[in-house]
Amino acid sequence: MSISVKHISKTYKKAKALQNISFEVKKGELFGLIGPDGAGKTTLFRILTTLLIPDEGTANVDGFDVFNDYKKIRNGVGYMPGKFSLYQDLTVKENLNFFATIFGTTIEENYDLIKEIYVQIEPFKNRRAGKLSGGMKQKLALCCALIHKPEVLFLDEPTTGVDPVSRKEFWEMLKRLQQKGITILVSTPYMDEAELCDRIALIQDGKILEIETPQALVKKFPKSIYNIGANNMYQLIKSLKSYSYQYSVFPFGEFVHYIDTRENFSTRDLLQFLESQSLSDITIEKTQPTIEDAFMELSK
Ligand SMILES: Nc1ncnc2c1ncn2[C@@H]1O[C@H](COP(=O)(O)OP(=O)(O)OP(=O)(O)O)[C@@H](O)[C@H]1O
Repeated sequence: MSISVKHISKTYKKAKALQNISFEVKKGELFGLIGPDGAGKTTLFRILTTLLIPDEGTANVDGFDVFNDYKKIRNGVGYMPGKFSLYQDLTVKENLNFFATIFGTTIEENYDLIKEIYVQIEPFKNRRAGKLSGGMKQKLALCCALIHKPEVLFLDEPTTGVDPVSRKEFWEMLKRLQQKGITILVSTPYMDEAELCDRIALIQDGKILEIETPQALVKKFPKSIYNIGANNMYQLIKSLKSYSYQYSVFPFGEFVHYIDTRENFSTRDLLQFLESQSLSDITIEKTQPTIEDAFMELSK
């Protein structure tokens, strides 16, 4: 195992940030922690990178204990925190040099690992980090986290606030790093990114709801979901929520994902009901569950 977490709990004054968390990440795996803001993801990253001590439980990274072997972990892992990982007043090159130096290495020594990413930011190597775009900052931060050739890479919400094209490129880079044998633990609030992981842990309010492959998670979704559209989204949601047989209703892009409580659900009854609510252009179609649906169901 590359990462092993056993019964970890952490409380800050009143907030129970993590409650009895256990999971394992295999060597070379791309493992996602998926959950909304405040779920406890950053707290878990801080514990695994030895910056925070848990109240209870134990954790191992690459065979080292987060408490007893903290120095070995600090030398051997790469960490890209959600915020403030770069020195805004230093240039691209200076930031990279800085991280290489504190790990006792040089850019040249490990250039192979970062080359593919670095060439994209090289044209801006004399620009201060604070003046880079979100996507460029993210690439530089990833280079800095990789400069000492870590065995395990921790990425805390690396794509938050980054445009969709850069997000896609970033995930392609992660896949390539994984092929080089690096174990990756990545957190994201974006459910579409969850599909790109080998396995995911859905986390909410400091608890793990489920650990699965993304494919198995949607496959074992136990209920039928309908995609419903109408001329007035607000009225549609309000009406569906007032419908006696509704089990769950939640907005999904320009549609609503709806689950009915009845075994013998007929779309005709629902259509009649919605028409009686002064809605028009109504469409009701059965749809495939997504990871977001699984998350909503598990957190109910
Ligand atoms: N230093 C702190 N002092 C008090 N409460 C904290 C502290 N850090 C986090 N919390 C609380 O612990 C809970 C988990 O926070 P954490 O930052 O780990 O979650 P997260 O999933 O990373 O979310 P975010 O993306 O918002 O950082 C939240 O309720 C948060 O308000």
